[in-house]
Amino acid sequence: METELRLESSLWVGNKRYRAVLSGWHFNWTEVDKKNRDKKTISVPVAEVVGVEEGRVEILPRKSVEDTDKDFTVFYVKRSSSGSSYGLLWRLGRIQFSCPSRVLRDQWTKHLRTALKTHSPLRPNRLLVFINPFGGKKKGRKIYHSLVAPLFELAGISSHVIVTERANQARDHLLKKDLKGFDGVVCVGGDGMFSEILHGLIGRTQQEAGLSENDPTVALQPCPLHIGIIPAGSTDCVCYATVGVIDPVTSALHIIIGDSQPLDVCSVHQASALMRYSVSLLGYGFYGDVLAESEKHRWMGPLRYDYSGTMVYLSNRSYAGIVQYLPADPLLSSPRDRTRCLSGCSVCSRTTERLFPHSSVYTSCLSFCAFPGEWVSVEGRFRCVSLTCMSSSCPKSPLGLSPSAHLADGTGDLILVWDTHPLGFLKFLYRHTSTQDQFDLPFVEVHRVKRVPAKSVWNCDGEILSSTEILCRIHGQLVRLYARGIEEGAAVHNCGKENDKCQMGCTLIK
Ligand SMILES: CCCCCCCCCCCCC/C=C/[C@@H](O)[C@H](COP(=O)(O)O)NC(=O)CCCCCCCCCCCCCCC
Ligand SMILES: Nc1ncnc2c1ncn2[C@@H]1O[C@H](COP(=O)(O)OP(=O)(O)O)[C@@H](O)[C@H]1O
Ligand SMILES: [Ca+2]
Repeated sequence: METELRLESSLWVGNKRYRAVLSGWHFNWTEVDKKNRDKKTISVPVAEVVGVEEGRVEILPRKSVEDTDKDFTVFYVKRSSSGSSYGLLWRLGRIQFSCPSRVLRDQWTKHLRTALKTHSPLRPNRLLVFINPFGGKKKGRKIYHSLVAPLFELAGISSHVIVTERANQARDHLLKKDLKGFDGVVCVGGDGMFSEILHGLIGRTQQEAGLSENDPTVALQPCPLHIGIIPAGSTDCVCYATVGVIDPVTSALHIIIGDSQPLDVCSVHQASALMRYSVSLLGYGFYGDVLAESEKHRWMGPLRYDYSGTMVYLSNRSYAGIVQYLPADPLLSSPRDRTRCLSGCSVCSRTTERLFPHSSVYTSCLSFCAFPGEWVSVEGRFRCVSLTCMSSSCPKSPLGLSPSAHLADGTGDLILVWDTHPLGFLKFLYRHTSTQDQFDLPFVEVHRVKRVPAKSVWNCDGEILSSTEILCRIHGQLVRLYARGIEEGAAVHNCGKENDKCQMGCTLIK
């Protein structure tokens, strides 16, 4: 048993007296008035303390330390709701305490630092950072150096920064170079840059484990290094869907405190050879065409997707194809159950328990439901076929392609949109921008799946372009991000309890 760290004393903040308590998982301070009555308490989970410094420390506009021997400064995570997104913004909170003696000051700093180590064991010491200087609005370098680097420095994290000079440089570095001593890899860029990191890390891990990525039947080895994403791209869907907001400071703070969010990854094979890994959108038909079209208009920046989306929509194409899928166990969850995967999600926790039965903190052992399942086959003309391992929410679509998909449940959602009239398809697209259910349309189907092969003859305006046959397999929790899933401000829970008391993890969609 670890010994319980507890420390309680009177401290001063300016000319006000406080009672500060460090006990178990929390550090809190309460103002005490002249008549010894308690006023408001601020309570911070120890895991969310960013750093503890001797003296009176400022970090903005520049780090400065006034070294007094009775003071200490605590930096911690402070939340505020973000206007437009569903998640919460994190900011750096700071409080400067004065102690009656130096001995007490040293006791506080020592106890707080020990508590930090115990309660957040995944905090990184050393990070490998890749910046794509051309992602999104081309602000990657500025975002990193002005907003993120000062926070890493404050937290005592050392980082090795590489500004990429070409596409795939980050991937190749991760595949070949020495990664000893690094606790995680940080990606400053968009989903394309994240994908490079993903390919590099998964590839490297399989190389070292002697596993073949080309074999779709092999259970791949999970990556030991965590991935942090500092959003600086165009869609930033992986960041949005795992943190809930697109905000470099929030993401930097998740990295610093060593949050951990496992993520499902889909491997896409052609004639069994690995083509790519995917976590957000694997799309044929409409989304495939939008992506291909948008590459021609990169100079437009993030706007290229709206432009290309409109052009492709106006071209009004549909595609003949055959899609087969292996359904996931419908008793565990369904893509239309109107729940959302939020921080602490119970569906994902049960999957962790099933995939890694010995490493989990959960004591009740849920037996693995070996759902044999049977392949289902559909054939016809589709507007689009999409497979996503997570909700794929992004600022354009705050609930995402599949609002009830889970980040780490080992399944993906297959969305089939049958050929329909142009206005019907527009309605389907438009519903992504609101809370209206895009699956509640007669020409749309959604299935929670484990594997998908698609034998599709891609048909463009009646002409056959090429023939592709692919096989997809979802690998549960193959990588881990420095994130914790979406924390929601105020929401209605399945269990009827308030946010912080909910035991279920999932929330009903508002
Ligand atoms: C009518 C309004 C329709 C809005 C439809 C919004 C659907 C949005 C779904 C977004 C899913 C995003 C999945 C993430 C994909 C990213 O991995 C990937 C790479 O991101 P990166 O550039 O940051 O590296 N991004 C993408 O593939 C972008 C897909 C974006 C699709 C946008 C489609 C816009 C469609 C506009 C149609 C307008 C029709 C107007 C008719 C008059
Ligand atoms: N230095 C570079 N020059 C050109 N392309 C790069 C460079 N670094 C990374 N890339 C590539 O740029 C693509 C887009 O990057 P990303 O950061 O996702 O931005 P966006 O979200 O705007 O697409 C990625 O596929 C990545 O491989
Ligand atoms: Ca999933």
